[in-house]
This record gives sequence, C-alpha cells and structure tokens, in this order.
Amino acid sequence: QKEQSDIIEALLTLQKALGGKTNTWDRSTAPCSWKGIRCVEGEVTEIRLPGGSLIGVIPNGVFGSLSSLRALSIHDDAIVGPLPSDLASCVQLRYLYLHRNGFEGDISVLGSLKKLINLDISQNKFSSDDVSTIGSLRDLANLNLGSNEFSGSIPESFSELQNLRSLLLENNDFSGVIPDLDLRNLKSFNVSYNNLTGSVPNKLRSFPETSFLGMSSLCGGSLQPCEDEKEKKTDKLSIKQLLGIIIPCIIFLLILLFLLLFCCLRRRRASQAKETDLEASSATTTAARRSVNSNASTGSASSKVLVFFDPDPTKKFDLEELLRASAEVLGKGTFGTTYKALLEQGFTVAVKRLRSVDVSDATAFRSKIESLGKMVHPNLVPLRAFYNGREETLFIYDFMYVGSLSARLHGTRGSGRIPFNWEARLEVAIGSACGIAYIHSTGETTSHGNIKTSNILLSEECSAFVSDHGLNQFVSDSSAPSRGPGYQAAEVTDTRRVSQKADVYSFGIVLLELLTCKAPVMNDECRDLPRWVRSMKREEWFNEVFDSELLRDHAMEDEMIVLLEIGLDCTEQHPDKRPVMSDVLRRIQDIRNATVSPPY
Ligand SMILES: Nc1ncnc2c1ncn2[C@@H]1O[C@H](COP(=O)(O)OP(=O)(O)OP(=O)(O)O)[C@@H](O)[C@H]1O
Repeated sequence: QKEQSDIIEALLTLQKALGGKTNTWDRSTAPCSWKGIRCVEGEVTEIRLPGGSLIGVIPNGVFGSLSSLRALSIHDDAIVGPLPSDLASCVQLRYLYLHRNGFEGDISVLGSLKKLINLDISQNKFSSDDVSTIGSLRDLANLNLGSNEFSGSIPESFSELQNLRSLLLENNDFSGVIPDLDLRNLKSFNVSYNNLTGSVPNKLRSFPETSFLGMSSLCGGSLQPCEDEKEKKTDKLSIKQLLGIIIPCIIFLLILLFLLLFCCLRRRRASQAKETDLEASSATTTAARRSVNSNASTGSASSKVLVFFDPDPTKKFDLEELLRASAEVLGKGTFGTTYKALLEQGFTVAVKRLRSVDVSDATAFRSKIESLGKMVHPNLVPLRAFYNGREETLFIYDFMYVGSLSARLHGTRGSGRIPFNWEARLEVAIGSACGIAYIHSTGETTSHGNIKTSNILLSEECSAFVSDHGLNQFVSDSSAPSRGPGYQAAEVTDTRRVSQKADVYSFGIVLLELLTCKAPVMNDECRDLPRWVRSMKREEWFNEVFDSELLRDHAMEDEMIVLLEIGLDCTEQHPDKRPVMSDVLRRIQDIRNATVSPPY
C-alpha cells in the first residue's frame, strides 16, 4: 500500500513540475490508468508522453519510487535543466527517449542504467568533455547523442558496445581522431560536423561521405585520400607490387569472361524456352478466342461482351482488342492467373482470369458483380470491366505500375533498394485500412476475403490500393487452395465466406509484416508472425522485432509500437476480441495526427 502511495506521489510531483498532458492525471483513479502510464502487476513500467506539451525542470524525488521503469519517452517537449540524479535508481530502464528538449548539464547519471537498449538524447544542450561512461552500457543497440554540446574525444570504450546498430554523434564538438571501432552490428554511423581529424579507421570506411560531413581535416575512405596513403600509392609501387596487382587482375578478367560466356549460353537457352512458352500462350489465346466466338454463336447465357463499370468512353475497348494485346503473366494466385496486357490504344490493364467460377445462380451472380462494380474508392484498385464467357471469367483492373506491398517489402534489398521508411509505411497502413474500412461500410456482411500484401498495390507516392476485393465469392470450390499462407484467421473454413472480423485478422498480419518485414508463416519452430511478435514483446526486445530498415527512424519507435499493438489486437484468436475495421482505421490515423507538427 505504501509503495502505491509513493508511486502516486512521485507521478504527481512530475505533474506539478511539467504540466501539459500530465494534467489529466487524477488521484481519484488508479495511476495505471493515467494517460501515458503503463503498468505490469501494479508497478509503473512505462511513461510515454512524447510531444506531451511538458514544460519545466524534472525535480529529484520522482524516479526513486519508479524503479521498475523500463521505458521513459518524453521527447519533443520543452523540459529544461539537468537530468535528476535519482534517475540512477531506474536500473531496469531499457528505452530512454529525451530528444528534442532543452536538457543541459552532464550525463554521468546514465552510466547507472546498464540495461539501456535505446538511448536518444539528441537535440538538447547536454555538455560534457567525457562521455566514456556510455561505453559501460553493453546492451545499447541505438545511441544518439547528436546535436548537443559534447566535446573531448570519442571514447575508445564505445568499442565495447558490441550490440550497437546505430551510433549518431553529429553536430557536437568532438575532437581528435576517430577511435578504431570494431562494431560488427553497426548499420548507421554519423560523426558529421564535429572537429575530428586524421584518418577514418578501416572498419568505418564502408560508411558513405555523408557520415563524415563538414570536417576538412578528416581523410580516408569515402573522403580525400590521406597524405601517407598518397605517398604509399605513388612512391612505393615496385615492379614486384605491380605484378602482384596485374596478375590477379588478369585472372579476374579471365574468370569474368568465362562467366559472361556462361551467362550468354544460359540466356540463349532461356530465350529458346521462352519462345516455346510463347507458342503455348498464343495457343491459349487462340483457344480463348475460340471459346468467346463459340459463346457468341451459341447464344449461351454467358455475356459475350466486356461489361464496363467505368463510363469513360476513352477507356473502353472490346474483347478482340484485349485478346490481341501483348500480354505477360504477372503471377498465378489462389483463384486464377493475372496478366499484364498492353492494349493497342496505349494503356495497360491487369486481367485476372478466374478458374472454376460458380454461375449456377445467375441472379445471385449478377447481383454480386453489380455490387463489386459499385465499389469505388480512392484506395481500391478500380475494377474497369468484366467478362463472363462459357469457359472463363475475366476481371479487368487498372494496372498499377509500382507493384505490390509484398514486392516492396521483400524485393531488392541490396544497393538498388529505395528505402522504405516509417512515414511511407504509415501511409500504406492508413491507405489500405481506408480501402478495407470502405468495403466493410458497404454492407454488414461485405468483406474483402483475401487480404494480403500481394493484394495491396502501391503508387509512387506510397498511396495504397487494395485489390481483388470480393473475388473469393465467385469461385465454385470452397476448398480453393490455401490463400497466402498465414493471412487467414483460424475460424475460416470456407474461402468463399470470409467475415469482416476475418478480414481484420488478415489486415493485422499485413500490419505486422509491414513493421517486421517477416513472412506471416515462420519456418523456424513453425510459429506464426503474431505469436512470434507476442513472444518478443514479453522479452521487450523491440529492436529484434522491427525491420532493421526502420531502426533509422527509431525516434518514432513509440508510434511504431502503437501500430504493432494495433496489429496484435487485429490478430486476436477470438473474432469477438478483434476491433472493427473503422476503429482500426481511426487508431492508425491517430498515430499520424499525433506526429504531424502543428502549423505554427
Ligand atoms: N492491378 C494490378 N496491377 C499490377 N500488378 C498486379 C495487379 N493485380 C495483381 N497484380 C500482381 O500480379 C501478381 C499476381 O496476382 P494474383 O492476384 O494473381 O496473385 P496473388 O496476389 O499472389 O494471389 P491471390 O490470387 O490469392 O490474390 C501479384 O504479384 C500481384 O501483386
């Protein structure tokens, strides 16, 4: 009881000192329910009030009673003055975000927080000529001391931080040479705009010029060559050394030539195979054409023409034109094959050819098609037209050039990759949630039926477009092969009947994939993505959970955690425990609203 009252007093001291969003804290309710406070078994484990309009100095006497604290996130506020010395009692602290405030003074108190994983105190006014104490925080994965007034040398002890993935020290007053840091996990490094001199150590030379900006006396790596290296290059190249360079070069060239020949041969073989394929595909087209013609002549119940949903006459074409278009297979999915077709008029469409369509009830079939055609929303891939022949059913969509979210997440990872940052991912989450919420809003039982990352297509601006909505209801076979493994809720037994809550489950998987960049089904230990994220969450190893590309935006970790929580809520095993799509959308939009800077 005494401990609880200590906790309340400590938090109310903080409220008195900082105001802002803490002003909603009220003695009449339990502190664990207060805004920004999270507890485990009655102990306060997290205080998260980023951008909480907190103004003032944190006095001593707050953190002594909050020794179970694991996360303290009070960045983007207006807190000034030194770090309180009793912060040292928070020995369980893993995440400390104080960036963009007006803190000042030294940071020696941080040396007691041995369990810290993420430490961001950038954009304050901290000053110290010795930050070596940080070298004792062996669990650190992300360290940002940027844009402060630190001076002295970069400590050698940073070499001890073997878990470090991001080390950002830019915009300070560090001087001397950069120590020879051998940090194998380091992905992000920046010491720009300090007073560093000398040669960039070998182990750090793989980092780009932008990691070392604004320091003319620094050399080596991506920067100007160092004087001694220049000399070595010019003076000391003996004939022996020259031969040592030339001979491996010749060997390398020979290997390259051999590889080129090998590739050419393989290509030739592949193009021969392709020609055979093309012959086969032209046979299919002819067969399709024959099927269409035979429908026309027999006057069967099926439609013989393309039915357009888009009234724009400039975007119309007839079936013959579609069959004449040069086509390329985009992929084979659950319900059929998708082609990219370039029409003679010059525009491109995606044609989905469905296998085994159920047309036994013509009225029901027509009404399903009509309701699909009526669904128009900025976040749905427009369904342009439809064709139902005797032997095949085609759905014709706008072609989306940028491709799918699946390809964006799991595609090129090497040097050609365009970074997929937090802001863009949040945009995709909002866009796709908007599209799905719209589908759900059109009827109580209307669902998408096959939500997965390959059915979310993107534009260059990272807008998301949901595709393939409602196609599941047309297939005749309820046991259609498994939809993307891992996306389907356990309660779905008939792929033609997917509830809105099952859609919410699939969307939750999409969110988790968006944040972790991991496939929904994990090979190791046969675990699925939500179960894996939940297990990691218990261990509080959020660094291991998020896609490494997102670590650069780790200042937004609070927001990422909120999105992760939404994904986990959506993937609750019991459908009743999952939120409805409109709530999911609102919660995701709230994340963006909270991070958009005010207009002044
Ligand atoms: N309108 C489109 N524009 C561009 N690419 C598309 C379009 N529609 C589908 N695709 C891409 O074509 C490929 C095949 O799509 P398809 O829908 O046939 O299979 P899928 O999405 O893998 O599985 P499913 O049939 O279960 O949806 C996918 O990579 C998909 O992203």
